[in-house]
Amino acid sequence: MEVASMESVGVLMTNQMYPYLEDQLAKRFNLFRLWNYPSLSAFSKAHANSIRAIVGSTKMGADATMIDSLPNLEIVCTYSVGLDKIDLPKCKQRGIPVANTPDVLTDDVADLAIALALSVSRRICVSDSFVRNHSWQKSDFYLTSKFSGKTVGIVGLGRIGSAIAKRAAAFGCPVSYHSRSEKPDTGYKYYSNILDLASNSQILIVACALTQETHHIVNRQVIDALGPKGILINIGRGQHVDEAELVSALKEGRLAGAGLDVFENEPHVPEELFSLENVVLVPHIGSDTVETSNAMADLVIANLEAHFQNKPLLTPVT
Ligand SMILES: O=CC(=O)O
Repeated sequence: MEVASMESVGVLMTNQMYPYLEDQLAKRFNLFRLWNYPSLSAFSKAHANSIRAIVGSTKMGADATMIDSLPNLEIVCTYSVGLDKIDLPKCKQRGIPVANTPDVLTDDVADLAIALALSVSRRICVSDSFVRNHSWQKSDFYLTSKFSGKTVGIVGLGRIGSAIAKRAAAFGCPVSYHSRSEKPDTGYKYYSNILDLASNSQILIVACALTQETHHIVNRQVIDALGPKGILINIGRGQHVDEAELVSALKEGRLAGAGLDVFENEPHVPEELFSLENVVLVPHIGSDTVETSNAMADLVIANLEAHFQNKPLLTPVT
């Protein structure tokens, strides 16, 4: 199929994402915006037969109801590396290929993990406020905690976990990890049990995929194993951490600090965290640089074009 003839291909975007991606999709395909309709069923009533592709994101992917309501669906692409908002078994059952945006975002997410570890340890955000609110004119800022050389434990040594490990090692941090199975030749210590990893880490960084097995993988026991001098960094998904337990541990001083890019019920963040100086909160911005967002958008388009030209997908989910 020539590129020009794709203009009639119906593509459904699930929610507002990056305007550049929306513009590019609208130029190439017959783009439908789900957010312009009162509900999925209202949309399906009018256009279900037209849709051959879904473009989802971390906010809304493709669940079983959506997939079932689109009889001519051929492919699901997500503007994310995470697949947790897509019903993968349902896609498999219907023979629908799925593509995501790995690799292009790895550096940004790993950079943010280190930035959060540094920001929590060195109180960058609090000390910035200290300057802005003229407190420096009254006293010096309090002493903080060194990051370089701290033991770093990484949960999930995939693409992003490995990039975090490389960065942490450059800061002189001994790195260990936990994952389902040991990876060959990493040079990092492997723990088959997350509790042992947490007990032996000063900073624990969550970087695994969200699945049924990893939901609340950081629970009260893991938080207590990390202990009152430990720092938790989460650049994975909010649901990896039992957030209520995290909040009480931070309030009770059973954990030294946390740097969080993700939350259980985004965009809602427990307000109890707002007054804590040992916590840094950012709004799920792991891959949100202009460079990476452009690369992710281009990859979504390239996957869609490959599919409709009967070529292999660039980044298929297997
Ligand atoms: O959270 C971001 C992603 O999955 O790409």
